[in-house]
Amino acid sequence: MRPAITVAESRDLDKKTIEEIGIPSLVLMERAALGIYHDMINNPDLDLTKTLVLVGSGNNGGDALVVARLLYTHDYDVSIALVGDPDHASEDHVAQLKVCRYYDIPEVDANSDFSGYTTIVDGLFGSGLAREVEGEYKDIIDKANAAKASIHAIDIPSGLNGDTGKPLGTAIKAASTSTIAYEKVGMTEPESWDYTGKIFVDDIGIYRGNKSEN
Ligand SMILES: NC(=O)C1=CN([C@@H]2O[C@H](COP(=O)(O)OP(=O)(O)OC[C@H]3O[C@@H](n4cnc5c(N)ncnc54)[C@H](O)[C@@H]3O)[C@@H](O)[C@H]2O)[C@@H](O)CC1
Ligand SMILES: [K+]
Repeated sequence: MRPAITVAESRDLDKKTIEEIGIPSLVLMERAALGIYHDMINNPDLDLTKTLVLVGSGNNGGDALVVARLLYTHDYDVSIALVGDPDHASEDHVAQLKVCRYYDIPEVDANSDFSGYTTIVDGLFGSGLAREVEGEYKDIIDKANAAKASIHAIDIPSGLNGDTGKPLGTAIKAASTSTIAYEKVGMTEPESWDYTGKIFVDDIGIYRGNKSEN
């Protein structure tokens, strides 16, 4: 059986790795994004001619900003769309946005037309999804799903409950998902595969026990 963890376990393991073991959160974020970037560029099913990166205000959005920066510094055509209240952005998100702005990575309005993109990266919500998706977020998720672009999700398709594998209101329908450290238990439910698409698991230095046990 594939090893999988609950959303709460995922948050606890992140916290333990950062606060107790001492790997800085920005190091974990960089490793996560490097894994996701490599999953994307080596995936023949993704056309990276023109990529839009959807960025939420938490650390899932922080991962997305690093993916955007890696694509940009490797000469891919990439734009960022920030979603949500910048005043509530996480510390690591703020740090990564500053780096993206140093490079002048193009930013577009999330309410703009998504029809010109070949790939959309979903960095709206990860393990921090706390309630039903509504309003602006719902509209953006539905618009991304309706676009012709293939979607690559970061950690878990936004809107999908990682424990049940069911959408909370609405959820991204990804062609592929790079999940961080371990699959989330909901992603082992066959009904979630309509949302996750092909799953990649990226090791970023977070282990739930002795590494040799996993
Ligand atoms: N430093 C870390 O702890 C690491 C975190 N990682 C990434 O960080 C993610 C978790 O980040 P966060 O805990 O910041 O959470 P998220 O980025 O998943 O989302 C948090 C934000 O979304 C808001 N939110 C939740 N549900 C909502 C809803 N239905 N409608 C509107 N807003 C809603 C929350 O209030 C919060 O502002 C992981 O999925 C992973 O992608 C990775 O970078 C690995 C290391
Ligand atoms: K996501």
